[in-house]
Amino acid sequence: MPPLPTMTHSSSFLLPSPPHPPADATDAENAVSYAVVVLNQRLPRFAPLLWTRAQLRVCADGGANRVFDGMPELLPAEDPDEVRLRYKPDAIEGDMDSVRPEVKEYYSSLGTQIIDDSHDQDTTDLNKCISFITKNLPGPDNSNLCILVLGALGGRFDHEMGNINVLYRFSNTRIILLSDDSSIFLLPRTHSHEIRIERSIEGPHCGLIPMGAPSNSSTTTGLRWNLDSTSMKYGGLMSTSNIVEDEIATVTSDSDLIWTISLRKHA
Ligand SMILES: Nc1ncnc2c1ncn2[C@@H]1O[C@H](COP(=O)(O)OP(=O)(O)OP(=O)(O)O)[C@@H](O)[C@H]1O
Ligand SMILES: Cc1ncc(C[n+]2csc(CCO)c2C)c(N)n1
Repeated sequence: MPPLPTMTHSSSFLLPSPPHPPADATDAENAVSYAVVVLNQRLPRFAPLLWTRAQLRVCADGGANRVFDGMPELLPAEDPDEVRLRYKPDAIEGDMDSVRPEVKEYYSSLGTQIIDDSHDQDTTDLNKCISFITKNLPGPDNSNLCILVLGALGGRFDHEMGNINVLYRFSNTRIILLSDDSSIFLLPRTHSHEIRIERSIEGPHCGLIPMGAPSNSSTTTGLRWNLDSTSMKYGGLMSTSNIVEDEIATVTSDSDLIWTISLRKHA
């Protein structure tokens, strides 16, 4: 069997000062671009930073209320009206049963695209947002795109599971679910994975979870409790409460795995 291609992962988008710009043309071509999706949950403290770094900002239905109310709360030293004008979503997408009418009117009058998909009651608002983003990309492919989903964890459990299911439904798109406490993404079995650990903002707690299907063989390096062709399944072993030891963690598996790492509170 030929070796699996390597996929690299980094949370450098959470660093207070962004990483250095790409050094040459090849790097520039490979540079990651970010889209932000805001869900209907308390905004994480780093929401203004990620919003500013993103090329595209989409609110999932009631997520627009969170931007309207929450951005001025996170930036109390500034005039709330100026903050609202500056943090204007490109689109509000969903079934529109949670966004307040005055919030919808406010952003609509500023030019935000409002997409009412209320006819579809079989997919979540987050699912609708990811479809919208992948269909409206300026470039020909989405290999350099990373979608950051704010407020995806730590709320209603059915919503959390729906949000994780989106990682599996769009397994060819890089999507990172974020809350104040954790970051989660999918490691497709088609690749071996190199995860760069940004120690100033994340860790040490981490986990590898075979959410979609059991794994017969997973192997890691860089963790305190590494797996060595180890099997994992619900009811058997699962790598929760692990600790990152090295700057880079590597993972290969015969099954798609969910990677999760804690975010530091005072980064
Ligand atoms: N408590 C929560 N925990 C995690 N994610 C959430 C939570 N609430 C909302 N979300 C996310 O935000 C998106 C938009 O939320 P919103 O409340 O507008 O959805 P909704 O379709 O009205 O949900 P429902 O009708 O099930 O309450 C959801 O699709 C979900 O991804
Ligand atoms: C089997 C099944 N279970 C639940 C729903 C309900 N549902 C799932 S996503 C969604 C939209 C939420 O904005 C709704 C209402 C369904 N359609 N089918």
